[in-house]
Amino acid sequence: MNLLPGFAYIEMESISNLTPLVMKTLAGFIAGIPKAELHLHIEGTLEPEMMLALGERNGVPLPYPDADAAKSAYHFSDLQSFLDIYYRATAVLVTEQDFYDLTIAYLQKAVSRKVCHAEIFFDPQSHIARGVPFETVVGGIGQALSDANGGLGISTKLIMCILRHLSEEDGNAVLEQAVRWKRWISGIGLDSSEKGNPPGKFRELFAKARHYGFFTVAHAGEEGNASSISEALDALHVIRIDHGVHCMEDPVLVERLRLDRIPLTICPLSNVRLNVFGSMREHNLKTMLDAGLCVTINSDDPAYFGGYVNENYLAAAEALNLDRNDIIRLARNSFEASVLSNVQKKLYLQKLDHYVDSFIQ
Ligand code: HPA
Ligand SMILES: [Zn+2]
Repeated sequence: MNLLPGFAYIEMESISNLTPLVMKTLAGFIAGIPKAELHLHIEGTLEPEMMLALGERNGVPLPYPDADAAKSAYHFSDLQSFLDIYYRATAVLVTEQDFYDLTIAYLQKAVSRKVCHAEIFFDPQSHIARGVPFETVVGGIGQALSDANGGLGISTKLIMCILRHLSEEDGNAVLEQAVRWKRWISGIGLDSSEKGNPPGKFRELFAKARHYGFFTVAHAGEEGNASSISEALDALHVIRIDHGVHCMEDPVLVERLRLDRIPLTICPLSNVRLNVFGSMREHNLKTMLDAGLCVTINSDDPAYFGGYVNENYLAAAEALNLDRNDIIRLARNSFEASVLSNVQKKLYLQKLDHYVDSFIQ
């Protein structure tokens, strides 16, 4: 497939282009360390420039005259105020080519940041509601993932998220469609407005998803409290919790997460932009890491929250005084927390060890 002009060659600099001085800094270390990204909404990678270009390509009017105007409208007080803007922007995604271009642009950025493996969310219900067929969405995203595997050398898994503000019946309808696309969709997730939509609302849907052979994950404990995390584990039997930062309120839950090595996909810039924490210095990522939890760093919706995965590592490292050992732990956790096979995990971990060894010499 052809790419949208102007979006094919974004930031493809590699670690080999960094000067020795930059390599020695923590920023340089973060830039080059092999890592996996496990919490990334593909619709949240829609940069304002691409949004405007696609709006023009598809004749979809936008309330922003230019990219700067869009960026300055991105003020969020909480999750809901973000979701309102985020779902509205998806109106420019209409054709299979649009979804392909969006996905390839993210994968190029990921590769340039040394993401070797990405587990990517998408929200089909938000597109179907606008009249875009399921096949158009999955066809474009899936083809890009498949092309990138050979062309860019990044491995991926695709996770279909159920919108929790909609009914279980609505979610069941997309689950039935996903079964026919199992060659590209591996997991089922749960996202959107946490308040008023507890995990238990989707108990049966998640049981069916597991029966169909999908792995399952859920956003929980982002704005909801620790009980929302326990409920996601007990009612939905998810293998991983997205966000989960409110777990620290419940010591029994923390012990369970630690002993069972249940991974948490933390998104530091997202948490600060959505006021889950008042500032990055108040983020509990380091406390969670020190408590022995399997925490990982991810970008969530990078086009809206001010940075991709490395920018998230760096913002957290600077505010929380993370050292190289913390960064290595986080990168190791990212592979451990993935759904890759043990053989694939071992290969990526060897690559990581090789990188770390090359720094020590
Ligand atoms: O951080 C998030 N939380 C819930 N739903 C979402 N959809 C995109 N990003 C998010
Ligand atoms: Zn998310």
